[in-house]
Amino acid sequence: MSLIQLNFQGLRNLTPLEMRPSPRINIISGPNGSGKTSLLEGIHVLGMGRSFRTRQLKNAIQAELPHMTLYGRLAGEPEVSIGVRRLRAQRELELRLRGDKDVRLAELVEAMPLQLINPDAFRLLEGSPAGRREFFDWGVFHVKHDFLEAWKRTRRAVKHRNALLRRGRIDPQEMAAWEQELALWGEVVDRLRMEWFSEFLPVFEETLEVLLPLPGLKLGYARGWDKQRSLSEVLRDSRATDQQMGFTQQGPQRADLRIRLNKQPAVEVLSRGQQKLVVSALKLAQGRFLERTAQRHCIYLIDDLPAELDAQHQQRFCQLLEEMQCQAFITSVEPTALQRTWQPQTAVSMFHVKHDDQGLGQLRQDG
Ligand SMILES: Nc1ncnc2c1ncn2[C@@H]1O[C@H](COP(=O)(O)OP(=O)(O)OP(=O)(O)O)[C@@H](O)[C@H]1O
Repeated sequence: MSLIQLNFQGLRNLTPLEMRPSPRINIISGPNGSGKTSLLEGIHVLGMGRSFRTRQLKNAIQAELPHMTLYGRLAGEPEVSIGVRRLRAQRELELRLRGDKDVRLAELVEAMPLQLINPDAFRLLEGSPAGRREFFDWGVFHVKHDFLEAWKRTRRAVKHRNALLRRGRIDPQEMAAWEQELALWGEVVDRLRMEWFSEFLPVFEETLEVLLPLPGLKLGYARGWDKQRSLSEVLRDSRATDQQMGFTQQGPQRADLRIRLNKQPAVEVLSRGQQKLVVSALKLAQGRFLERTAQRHCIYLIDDLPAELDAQHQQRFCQLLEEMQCQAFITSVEPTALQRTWQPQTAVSMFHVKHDDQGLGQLRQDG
């Protein structure tokens, strides 16, 4: 899985660009504010239908322009084309996959598995469980084909149950129906997550061992409700307190990943650089796991790799990327450190973004 062509128009400060990336390593350098992260953002929008920088994709449309249009072509037999267009005057994204306009976001995500590692990566450890759920659900979604349906039904049942809890008087029959739906699909979601987790864990441990050996680090999956009890019992018994709180306090919508170092929350004992390496190990392990179980390669977007990593850890990180034989887009203000890291057989393409005379960012391939 690799991008062989990218065409972006109207994205942030970038002038219209066409890029022919290497199927392996692409290094994008340039001064601050030139548009390196914007380029990664464009690829992220193509593969995920959303930005990692803003909830309002409108903000990514170049000032004064009416829309942004992103296009990518993935290698394969047959090749896969992906198009995303966002008009300033319209909320919805226009999506195209293999020329087809009738596309759901999940199809886009499935077509182009992406992982992002950026200077905010440590937030996966520090931030709310929602980010960690998104992280592991990405993995489950890509390898367990019945997950999406079960997840959607669960989410719908939680929404309806919460709406009923907030009503003054609850219709017991209606509540029982949504609880039954939630218990049924929530257990499926949990089973698939647990299966995924038990297979993913050794891949993560193997990856962490290479990147940053931390024998005391333990990764655990918390399902979101009492382990000993069925979800239907838990929902029934917590109805009164849920009603007081106005939401469903237990269930798969509260699942989390527990990351501990010698029994303490890892985020409270690890340095920033170590946190970035643990998160990198989690994200690289997702790609390795996907490759082993589904024979699919993940594309990596790595923003500002040198930030917070010393030379030795940068080197280990790059070696892992090479072994995985995946495509990566790596940005750095200063490209020289990354230039020396690669094996001669790895196809490395160097790009440079610089300000043109109107202050816009122009992408050029070096050499
Ligand atoms: N909608 C927009 N229209 C035009 N320019 C924009 C828009 N949004 C952001 N910019 C500008 O785009 C530039 C590119 O920012 P970007 O974060 O991509 O740069 P960068 O090369 O990654 O910088 P750094 O090395 O500092 O991280 C910034 O100067 C920013 O002010």
